[in-house]
Amino acid sequence: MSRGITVAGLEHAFRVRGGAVPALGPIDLDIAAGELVTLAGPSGCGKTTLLRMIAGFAAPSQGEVVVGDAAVRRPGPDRGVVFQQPTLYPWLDVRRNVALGPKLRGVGKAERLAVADRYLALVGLADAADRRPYELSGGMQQRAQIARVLAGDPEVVLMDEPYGALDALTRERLQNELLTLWRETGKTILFITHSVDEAVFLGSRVLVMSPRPGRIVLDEQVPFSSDATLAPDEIRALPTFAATTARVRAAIAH
Ligand SMILES: Nc1ncnc2c1ncn2[C@@H]1O[C@H](COP(=O)(O)OP(=O)(O)OP(=O)(O)O)[C@@H](O)[C@H]1O
Repeated sequence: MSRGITVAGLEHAFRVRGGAVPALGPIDLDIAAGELVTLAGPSGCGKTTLLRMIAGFAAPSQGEVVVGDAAVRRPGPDRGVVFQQPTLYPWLDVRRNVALGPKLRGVGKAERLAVADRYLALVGLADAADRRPYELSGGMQQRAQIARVLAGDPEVVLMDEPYGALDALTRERLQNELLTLWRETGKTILFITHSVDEAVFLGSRVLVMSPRPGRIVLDEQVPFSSDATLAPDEIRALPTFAATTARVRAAIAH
């Protein structure tokens, strides 16, 4: 199941010595179930702060976040979070790392290992299931983390610059895979990135935030995103891809 996200009148100020620094908002945002929304913007504009409020890691100063029909008060299994640095347990093999979420929910052993194998196959790691995380490359660890999050069957997947630490080729390969994964699972995804090309390639909709306080200054549907017949290289070569990235770059520079 996939659910949408509603952000209403969201504001956040960090308390510092001598007062409060407004970091975010107000932000009003509706993300429909099944959208893959990418969020770009200069460093420090509040992208991570917004994601943390949706994840329930921090409470807003004003406004609220609703996922599905429930107001967010704390982290929950309906929201899976993928971080820049993979969070895998080194003492568990990859299959058991992925099966951990279902295990904590009380799913029986045979079923949870089957779920883990299904998601490992989906991210191209079927052959690495018996390895420990430290025996994997950075890209493989990130794939394993994505499989782990998906195995929890979250309604919403929140990804905070997940490919930022990867080399360019691996990054492109994982972008291609994520697009396929999104088309296959229909999950609602919010994906933060510093890369304009990544934002436009992946997003069915691209948001740009401006800093101090963080606000959404561009919100644009990506016209070619719905065309599943386009291969990744064809998408990157489209004139509309270049035109969209130019608009996103201009909004970030503004
Ligand atoms: N704990 C904190 N206390 C005070 N200010 C903070 C705190 N955390 C973040 N900030 C400030 O809030 C603003 C938004 O930070 P945030 O990490 O959300 O930005 P970001 O867009 O995700 O940045 P980056 O792209 O560099 O990761 C920044 O100006 C930052 O300095």
